Amino acid sequence: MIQPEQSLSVTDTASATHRQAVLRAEGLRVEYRRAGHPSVIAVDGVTFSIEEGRCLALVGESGSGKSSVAMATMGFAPVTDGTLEVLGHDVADFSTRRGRRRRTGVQMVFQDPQASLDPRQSVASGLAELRRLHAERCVDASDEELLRRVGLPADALVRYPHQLSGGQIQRIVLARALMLQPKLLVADEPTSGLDVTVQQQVIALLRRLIDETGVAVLFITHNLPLVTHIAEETAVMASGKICEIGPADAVLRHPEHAYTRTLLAASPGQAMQRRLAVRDSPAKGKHIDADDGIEGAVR
Ligand SMILES: Nc1ncnc2c1ncn2[C@@H]1O[C@H](COP(=O)(O)OP(=O)(O)OP(=O)(O)O)[C@@H](O)[C@H]1O
Repeated sequence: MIQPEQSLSVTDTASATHRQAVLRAEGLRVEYRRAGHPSVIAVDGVTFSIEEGRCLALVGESGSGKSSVAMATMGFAPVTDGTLEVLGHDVADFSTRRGRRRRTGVQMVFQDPQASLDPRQSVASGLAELRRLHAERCVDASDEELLRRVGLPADALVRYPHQLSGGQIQRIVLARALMLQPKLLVADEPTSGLDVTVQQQVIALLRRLIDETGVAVLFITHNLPLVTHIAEETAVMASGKICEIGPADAVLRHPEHAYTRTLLAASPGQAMQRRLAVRDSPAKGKHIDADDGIEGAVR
């Protein structure tokens, strides 16, 4: 496992020479300053990178700074020190006219997908509007083909958001993001409002899209058991810093940092997995591995 102060590149040594770093943070600091209020250092000296076709999961308790990393990556939170680059371009430039075009290469999927869709627009008219606004970036695929890629039938095109389930809406949000051929997808708790089965389906879809399109994903979650099913790498955040980073499997199975162990112990999914492992122990003739808590649909 990689210690934070050592190499933090989220990479696989065998493929490192072939993959391009899409997101690179080095010594990143995000500090919110407001006149008359004490400033809040939400992110403090964070270093990681994500290469094309790879997913980094950012985990940590509430308030540890995960969303601030996400917002900074979109150019929406103040980077007050360090480097934050998307494909070699400083995200600070996203607010310039030229930078705004680059920002289209970074798409975000939020926890509340309903809020990302206009309730007065059908799926088809929402896609048509995106095509109008970003004609130069849009993928050369029909609306029907886009929906097929996210596992939805063509008749979803005539529906309005209130006529779709949470999982279907999240698929539409992903279709809209894919339409703009992003290099980086920032997914902030994209499955937290969904029931377990739908969560698994959305995770499986996201993983397939990473493999098919080569998009890099920054995946933020409280749900630790989901991590090994989507991410190659995991970074654990505590009080604005990364306390542990490494291959997802290694961090979750053999955490080195006490904070990671506490986080794992507090995770409901982990507790359930431990119960399953005891109930179906080898002594009873069936062994359930530690990461069998999420079944086939995700793999
Ligand atoms: N716009 C803001 N202005 C001032 N402080 C902020 C702002 N956004 C976040 N913070 C503070 O920054 C710290 C980190 O918040 P952040 O939302 O990044 O954490 P998080 O790990 O994503 O939490 P959660 O999992 O609950 O979303 C918190 O103390 C929060 O109150």
